[in-house]
Amino acid sequence: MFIAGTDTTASSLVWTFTELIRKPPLMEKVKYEVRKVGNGRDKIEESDIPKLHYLHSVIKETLRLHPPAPLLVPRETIEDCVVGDYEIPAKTRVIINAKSIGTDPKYWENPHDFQPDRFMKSSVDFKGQHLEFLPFGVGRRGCPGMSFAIMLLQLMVANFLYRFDWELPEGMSVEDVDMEEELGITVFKKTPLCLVPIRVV
Ligand code: HEM
Repeated sequence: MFIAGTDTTASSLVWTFTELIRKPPLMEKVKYEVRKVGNGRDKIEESDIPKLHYLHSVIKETLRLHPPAPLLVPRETIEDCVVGDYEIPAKTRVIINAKSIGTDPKYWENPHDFQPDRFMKSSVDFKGQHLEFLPFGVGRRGCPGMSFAIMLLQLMVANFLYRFDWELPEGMSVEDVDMEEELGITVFKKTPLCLVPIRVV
């Protein structure tokens, strides 16, 4: 429960900022939205989250490209079945590659590009109705922490963007940001992301 709940959320937070720092116009766009909704108050509250549509798309796009548990939890078939062209006997261990599905060009235009806008004009969500997007899995073994994780991620990212501007350390450019992944129970960014916070008064 601790690993399922903490590493996944921490990894998603890091990948969100990794993607945003590499795309300054998108960082500006989400920052603008957050600051407009915050409107000078102390912090972004839970009640503000439903108004942050672009932020929601940013989080979804991060989870599409960097699902922290890309192979979900293994399943075992309880009876013979057919999936597409494959006959799968009972008691077969089945692994679902959610990352591969989330970047399949059959379902996604420019699948490897970070384009949160794709979710602004689409109803595709992670709740299990759209099988092309499964960062939280699906069915009775789907992630029970989904709603909590999404709220937590949105609140963290929103408040980090509300109170700080973020820059790369001096001498480092966007091209230097390493995107290599470290495989484990959860997929993390291999090299730590180092950003400089600049407090907004
Ligand atoms: C961004 C954050 C998170 C992501 C992307 C995520 C993703 C997942 C995925 C893909 C699974 C496997 C689902 C399947 O195979 O269908 C899972 C299982 C699970 N998650 Fe999460 N998770 C996140 C956060 C959390 C949080 C915050 C909690 C708890 C507070 C949590 C608790 C669990 C538990 C207990 C399971 C195992 C469920 C089972 O095997 O029946 N997760 N999660």
